[in-house]
Amino acid sequence: MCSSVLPMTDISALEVPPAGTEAFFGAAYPAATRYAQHLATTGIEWGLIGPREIDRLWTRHILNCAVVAEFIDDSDVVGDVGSGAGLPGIPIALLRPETQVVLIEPMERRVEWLKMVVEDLGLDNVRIVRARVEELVDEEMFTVVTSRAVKAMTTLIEWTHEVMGPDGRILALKGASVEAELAKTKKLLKRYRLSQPKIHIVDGGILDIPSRVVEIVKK
Ligand SMILES: C[S@@+](CC[C@H](N)C(=O)[O-])C[C@H]1O[C@@H](n2cnc3c(N)ncnc32)[C@H](O)[C@@H]1O
Repeated sequence: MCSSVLPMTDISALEVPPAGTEAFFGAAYPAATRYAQHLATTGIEWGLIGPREIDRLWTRHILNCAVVAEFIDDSDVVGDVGSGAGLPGIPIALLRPETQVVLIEPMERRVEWLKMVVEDLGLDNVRIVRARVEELVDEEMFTVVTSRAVKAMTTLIEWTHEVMGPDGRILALKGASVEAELAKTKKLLKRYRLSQPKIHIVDGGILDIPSRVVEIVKK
């Protein structure tokens, strides 16, 4: 027996999705379930998600991110900055199969995992770019930039204002301290001709603890 081999994650601990999840995802529910299983197994074994997250994978991660999709149109081109394990990019791609979603992630191992999962889920609308987002100026242009748990709003604005087209939007999933973060963005909003941030509290009709989505629009 080789003791260095990682133990396989006990998938029986995977959170049961809340009532209404199947209806929420509709035709994408089987793929969403498979994505949850990937996160709970190889996602944990490869270090993309912490083992303690397994009993809140649906509520705190997949659904917490999926509710952003209500702000996204079929014609959008979404750049998910610091996608990590595909959050929020993969739930968006599942719910918006006509929307192009680009997962931007610099770390090689994470990119390898994303490639494996995106292929397995058959997500034809997803492209994976291994890069830091600030390296993509003049290479990529998005109508929407999404982000969760990557950097403070000031850094996110500095990194992304040049990869957003006219009327481009930032949709950032943020925690309770968002007001303090936003207070530091005033000069940047003016400098880069961005709108005042709107904070949307979204439960998608399914979450007990709603997500906080900060929306900033390029004027
Ligand atoms: C804490 S993880 C969050 C992952 C995912 N968004 C989530 O909510 O679970 C932050 C991710 O941002 C990536 N990252 C760090 N700097 C970046 C940059 N300059 N451009 C794009 N991604 C970056 C990291 O490699 C990491 O995967």
